[in-house]
Amino acid sequence: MAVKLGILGLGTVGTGTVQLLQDNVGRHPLLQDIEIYRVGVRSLTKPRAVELSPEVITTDLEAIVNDPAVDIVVELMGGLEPARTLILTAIKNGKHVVTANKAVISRFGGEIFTAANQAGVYVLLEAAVGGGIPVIQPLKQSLSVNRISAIMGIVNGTTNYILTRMQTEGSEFDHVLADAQKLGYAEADPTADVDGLDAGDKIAILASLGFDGRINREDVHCEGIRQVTKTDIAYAAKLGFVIKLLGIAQHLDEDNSQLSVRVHPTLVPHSHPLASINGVYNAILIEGEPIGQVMLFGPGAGAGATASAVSSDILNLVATLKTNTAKPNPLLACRHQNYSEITPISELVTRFYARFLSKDQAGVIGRLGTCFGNYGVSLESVVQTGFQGELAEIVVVTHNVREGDFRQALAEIQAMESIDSIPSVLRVL
Ligand SMILES: NC(=O)c1ccc[n+]([C@@H]2O[C@H](COP(=O)([O-])OP(=O)(O)OC[C@H]3O[C@@H](n4cnc5c(N)ncnc54)[C@H](OP(=O)(O)O)[C@@H]3O)[C@@H](O)[C@H]2O)c1
Ligand SMILES: N[C@@H](CCO)C(=O)O
Ligand code: NA
Repeated sequence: MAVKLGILGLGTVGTGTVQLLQDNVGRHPLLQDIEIYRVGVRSLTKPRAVELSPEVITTDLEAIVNDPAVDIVVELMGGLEPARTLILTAIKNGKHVVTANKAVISRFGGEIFTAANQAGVYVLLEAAVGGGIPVIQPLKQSLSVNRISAIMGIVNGTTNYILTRMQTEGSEFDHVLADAQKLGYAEADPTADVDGLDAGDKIAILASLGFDGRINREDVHCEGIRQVTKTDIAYAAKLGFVIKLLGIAQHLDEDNSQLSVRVHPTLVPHSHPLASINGVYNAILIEGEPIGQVMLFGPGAGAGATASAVSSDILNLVATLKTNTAKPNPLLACRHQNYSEITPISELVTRFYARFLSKDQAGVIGRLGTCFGNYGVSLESVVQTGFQGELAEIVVVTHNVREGDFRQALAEIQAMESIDSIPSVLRVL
């Protein structure tokens, strides 16, 4: 008998998924054992790019998750509610779930996976991070024997597109954002993407898989790219870096007692594998023992790519249902019970880039150096290249320093009579 899907949402990803499942020739033969049984939408009158018989489409999403005939609920509607409640109801009713919803999983994953484990069902989420790039299953299965020390990636295509264009065109953020919105690369409300919140959801999910514990989403420090200027991109380039919005989860110490999970624009050395990832593409670099470095690269969004990830999860569940094993598969289930402790950003040890505008007076660079020295901040390079009007522009790159110490030094520098302002402070990989 065919496995019956109840799909919630027929937007970009829902449509791509239905198209892939309907066009199943030449793909894995198990796809032929799937029936698109119900599809839930908000509007019945909206034109659709796929053909589905009228009894399949409904606006009653609760009926789908409560229908005993549905085997797998595929949540592709997005948002927190009613997605969370519908997922929990499906689980309570003994249905497996596939979701692309990083927002709901990063905030309510604890509740959802606890319920799934109790009900003996699986919640799979390959599409939630890196779109079409397989990264969830690799972390859960193929790489899971490794001791992971770092996961870092470009996990938001919109911001990577904007930063890439700012870099190649020498344009400012606002101009590129407006154009990206016109071209459909950025949403009308770009907040989740440009403020780093979408990347925060994604790195929280990756951190929980790589570092073996649940992550409280509120503990993830998130900075976006609104404050990145063409001036900083140009200075970074001269110093040998590109600026990328990175999600980073890493152990900070040898004994693995400190875990940092964060999102921020970062100066990435030109030689680093993530430096060459441009445009809307995503890439995730995973470091582990004994494997070393693995980088996963590909399309982080889009109907077809994301449908590939959603359908691979569906296929996994179809295989599970067909083999009919009563015992849960520990490689598919969530194994975390506890929350990981996240080290506050003030304890991060990293290099920094900072740009200062100062009055063109004798001894300013000396005073900067002395103040940094007082806080244990050692400088890797100091350049004074340009002027902005009457003000001299000074750019420094530090060696590794505790963020809290660096910020204290900056506060003291900001108060100096000769310093006009500190327009940018960015972390360096
Ligand atoms: N777009 C991507 O490339 C991409 C990539 C990776 C992950 N994702 C994730 O995939 C999910 C879906 O994204 P999307 O881009 O496909 O969104 P979308 O185009 O806005 O589609 C959302 C769909 O859900 C339906 N829907 C939303 N709220 C509903 C409600 N309250 N009741 C009934 N139907 C409702 C909408 O119905 P109507 O059609 O009737 O309006 C629409 O069909 C999100 O979690 C997103 O983060 C997207
Ligand atoms: N808004 C996301 C795509 C969906 O995950 C991005 O720009 O990467
Ligand atoms: Na993925």
